[in-house]
Amino acid sequence: MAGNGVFAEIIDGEVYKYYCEGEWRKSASGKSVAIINPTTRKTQYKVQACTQEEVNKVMEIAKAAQKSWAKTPLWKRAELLHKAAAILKEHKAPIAECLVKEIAKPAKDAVTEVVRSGDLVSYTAEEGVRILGEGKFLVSDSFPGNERTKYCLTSKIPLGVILAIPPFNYPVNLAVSKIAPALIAGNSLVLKPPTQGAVAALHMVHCFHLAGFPKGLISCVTGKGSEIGDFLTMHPGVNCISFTGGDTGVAISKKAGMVPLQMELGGKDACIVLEDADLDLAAGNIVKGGFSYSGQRCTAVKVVLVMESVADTLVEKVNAKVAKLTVGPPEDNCDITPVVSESSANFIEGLVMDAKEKDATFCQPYKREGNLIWPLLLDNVRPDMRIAWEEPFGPVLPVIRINSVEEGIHHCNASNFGLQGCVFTKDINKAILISDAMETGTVQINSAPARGPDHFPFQGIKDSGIGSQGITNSINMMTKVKTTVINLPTPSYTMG
Ligand SMILES: NC(=O)C1=CN([C@@H]2O[C@H](COP(=O)(O)OP(=O)(O)OC[C@H]3O[C@@H](n4cnc5c(N)ncnc54)[C@H](OP(=O)(O)O)[C@@H]3O)[C@@H](O)[C@H]2O)C=CC1
Ligand SMILES: O=C(O)[C@H](O)COP(=O)(O)O
Repeated sequence: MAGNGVFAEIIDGEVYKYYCEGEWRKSASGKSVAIINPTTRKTQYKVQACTQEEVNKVMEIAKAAQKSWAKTPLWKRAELLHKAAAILKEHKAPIAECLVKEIAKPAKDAVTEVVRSGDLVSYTAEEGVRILGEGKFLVSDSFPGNERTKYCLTSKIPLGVILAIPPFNYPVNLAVSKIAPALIAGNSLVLKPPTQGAVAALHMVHCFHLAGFPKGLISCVTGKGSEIGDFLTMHPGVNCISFTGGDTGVAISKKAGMVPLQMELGGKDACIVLEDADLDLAAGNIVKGGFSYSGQRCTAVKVVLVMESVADTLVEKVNAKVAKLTVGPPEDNCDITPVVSESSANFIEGLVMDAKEKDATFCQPYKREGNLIWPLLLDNVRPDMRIAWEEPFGPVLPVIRINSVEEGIHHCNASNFGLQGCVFTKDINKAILISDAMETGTVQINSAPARGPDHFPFQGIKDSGIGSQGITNSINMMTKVKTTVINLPTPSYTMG
């Protein structure tokens, strides 16, 4: 159970502690932040409201710990990560329980998130050993005017202290996707978990603690992003920020200093369905892509752009599948569970009411109880409706009928976002042309958008992000190239 057994030391009374210098501590603030269960709408857990002094301390310790970690052999770093991955998977049940209570993730998906996270950590350890274990060797005479008097050796060195800020919807997986690459590359790591999801993240951090990582190498400070976020992201001790979340990321990128940024932000992933598409396949993917975890995925299908000639059939098939979705508490493994907060539910409702005023076709009646919103397909959505452009992050999916492929691409590219997109057609040539024309980081052909598998490159363009994620890209992003040049007194040619 959460907060019990090996996890007993991470909680004091009813407030979870924060993690600093290899210890679980209470904040000197004496204050806590409540985590509201989205289903009961009552306080489920409490975490420490860390102070600026505590952030300063964590940064100071992270800097010192990184220096000796960088001298730890790569194979040993990998060994510890494998150990952490195994411990994480061993304790999947209590961590999944937190995900159910804090973010209303359906029980089976919560377990999947933890197992997937363990696999990500192991894969990162293996990939790190491979890509960090080799560098480049250059000779000077390949550049005009030079003799072979210089040998250049390149290797990848750590950046220092990495600040990781994940979002509520994958508080474990999107935390380890930052922690594991940072550590294998020889960096130290400061984690600021999302408030909803913080307790799952603290349990995950304890798994790294149990694995025996050096003191201070990993820290976890809790508190509201709106209160300690700016202090963290503008802290002079930070050498790199890896952030996943919404518009906050845009604000951070304007305030952060001269440090590398990895930003994975919002999306409005479009699903283009052509006349020749397998409509059953498309409908299945639209429902899975649009409604899994109640639409609270950055890679959820967030707008369907379907050719008018097949729109009636597609909408009918999608509706038949929507009717089968179960709605209720995450403990019962329902498909649709309460959205993360009341303010999120209110925001989604605002988009729905706007669409209603502007005469969208409601394929189901709009229904809400507390934070629970029943799945809703909105047909005949037009560009003057907010839902055509904004990201609901909830179980509401707009359908826009189009008369040409160009119209679909135009809509997709007019968005401020550019995360992923997908196209359904049996014509691979058309699919490639559409993929090339869509201004998004990834295009899926005949499948819904997805970040996973976690070693695939994952990136957004425009307001959807900076840089690229995915295991290999994250390791590279959290390193710098260092070169050493050997200067010879006379040119030296092999076999010369
Ligand atoms: N492209 C991608 O890979 C993904 C993108 N997302 C996007 O994330 C959004 C939903 O997640 P959500 O958690 O609500 O996103 P937010 O941007 O609200 O929060 C993300 C993280 O930032 C923290 N934070 C809040 N304010 C600040 C601040 N001023 N400085 C630093 N950190 C701060 C939050 O902490 P706290 O919780 O305490 O406020 C949380 O840990 C959606 O827009 C979604 O599309 C989600 C997943 C993946
Ligand atoms: O935050 C998200 O929405 C995740 O990145 C989605 O991951 P998935 O597409 O692999 O489920």
